[in-house]
Amino acid sequence: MEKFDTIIIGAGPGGLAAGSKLAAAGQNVTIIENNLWGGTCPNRGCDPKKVFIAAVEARDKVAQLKGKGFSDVPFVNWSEIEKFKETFTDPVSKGSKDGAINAGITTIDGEPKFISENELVVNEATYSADHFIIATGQRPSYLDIKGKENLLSSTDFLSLKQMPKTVAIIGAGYIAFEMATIANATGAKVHVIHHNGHPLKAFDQDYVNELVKQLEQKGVEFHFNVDTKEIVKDNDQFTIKADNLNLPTDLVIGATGRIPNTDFLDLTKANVKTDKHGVVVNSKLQSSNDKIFAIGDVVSTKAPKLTPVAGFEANYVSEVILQETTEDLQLPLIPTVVYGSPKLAKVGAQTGSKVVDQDVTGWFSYRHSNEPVAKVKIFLNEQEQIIGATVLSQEADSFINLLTKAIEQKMTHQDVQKEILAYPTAASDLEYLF
Ligand SMILES: Cc1cc2nc3c(=O)[nH]c(=O)nc-3n(C[C@H](O)[C@H](O)[C@H](O)COP(=O)(O)OP(=O)(O)OC[C@H]3O[C@@H](n4cnc5c(N)ncnc54)[C@H](O)[C@@H]3O)c2cc1C
Ligand SMILES: NC(=O)c1ccc[n+]([C@@H]2O[C@H](COP(=O)([O-])OP(=O)(O)OC[C@H]3O[C@@H](n4cnc5c(N)ncnc54)[C@H](O)[C@@H]3O)[C@@H](O)[C@H]2O)c1
Repeated sequence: MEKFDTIIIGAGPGGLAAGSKLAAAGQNVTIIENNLWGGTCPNRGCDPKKVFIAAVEARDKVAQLKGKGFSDVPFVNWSEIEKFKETFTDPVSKGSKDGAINAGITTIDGEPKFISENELVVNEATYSADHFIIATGQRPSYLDIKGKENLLSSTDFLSLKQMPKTVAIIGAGYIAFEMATIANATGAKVHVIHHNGHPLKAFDQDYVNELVKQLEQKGVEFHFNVDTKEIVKDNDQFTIKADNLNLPTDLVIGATGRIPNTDFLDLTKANVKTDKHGVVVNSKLQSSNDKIFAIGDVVSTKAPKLTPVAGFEANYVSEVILQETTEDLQLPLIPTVVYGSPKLAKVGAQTGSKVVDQDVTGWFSYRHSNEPVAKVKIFLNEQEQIIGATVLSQEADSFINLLTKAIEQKMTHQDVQKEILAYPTAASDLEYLF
């Protein structure tokens, strides 16, 4: 039986980051992966999605300037972008695995199963370790309805070879809004079907309503309070059936959330407790077996399931294992962005002693490219320091990072006035916003 200092299960952003740090510190590390090395983000998540979003951004800019220098809104060729996307995704798995090998990590492809509190079996070989890190992420969860085998996932969507005429998306979270934005810009008639009236429920509902309105103006049709009961397949066509809907479509994407990859690992044999959100951990990301940690999307905590969070937790757990820290995990502020059209971003507190809500659509930073809408909400505490923000605009992704820094530095209006920021940009407007 081979013994390692640390065995990591899952080679996504979390597992690979932990592996690199532990190996660089001289540990004997192995990573076990059962699918593509690199994990969700670069293979079937953030990165391929952003390649399509680049096309949405380019098309939006031209569409806004129609009659102001441009005469035609360009047709966006899905198949060409999909091929371009493959130039990013195709090399990921080999590159990630080679990177791990070059970092001195032992790499294993297979399906590990725990057989005791410190041993697992993979490819019929038994391995033990002083510590384990579970970094197995999540996978799409599908509605348990009649015809559920007809649902495609975001992974399937991002690998379509052609964009069909009609796309229906069930759910109204991050993935639904982003796929709807992309399918709409690449020529499909898009329907979003949601079981209640609260899309993107963790975001400011005024701004979400504005985002819905903007997408509706681009042709996306939202069906709220529709509880999908069945998906009927007839040759290459599908019909979505609910009490109050009967919708024919060329394909149906299920975007109703993701479930943790905790099954298949025989975690009970390792005395690791799980719930429906993932591995249950303490404030040091230790599971009920204190030698087994969990990081990233597979952890059952309220922390947003995002790539930088997985990376941060990987560094933290590595430090705990290397005895470089005895502190509890302290996650910093976590900005988050829905890559819609426009983008919706938020960071920090969403209430405050003072709330500044500015419609900045007419401000030069947005009007020079004829953006249809731009809004910024800033939340201040009693000392008038910025403690949170929500932004809806095409620049929301970069602007929210600046606001994150402003919150970390507890900046007030006076502090902002002492800065010089490149003009004209969304950032240079900050001093006039509150
Ligand atoms: C469509 C989409 C878009 C996204 N966009 C963004 C974005 O814009 N920004 C952002 O920050 N985040 C985004 N995310 C979320 C981001 O992808 C995840 O937060 C991130 O990948 C989590 O990293 P992880 O290492 O915890 O898990 P993962 O990246 O999921 O990696 C887990 C790895 O474990 C492997 N694995 C699973 N089970 C086993 C097993 N039994 N044995 C061995 N290996 C196993 C998997 O194959 C995978 O390689 C997006 C996600 C999706 C689905
Ligand atoms: N830009 C980003 O950072 C980004 C992008 C995509 C995904 N992600 C990550 O991936 C995670 C998963 O994304 P997601 O969009 O699948 O999940 P989500 O939790 O954001 O949204 C799921 C949606 O499905 C709805 N839903 C649940 N049951 C339903 C039903 N029976 N019928 C109709 N709708 C139903 C929920 O109300 C919710 O609106 C996100 O939470 C996020 O952490 C991040």
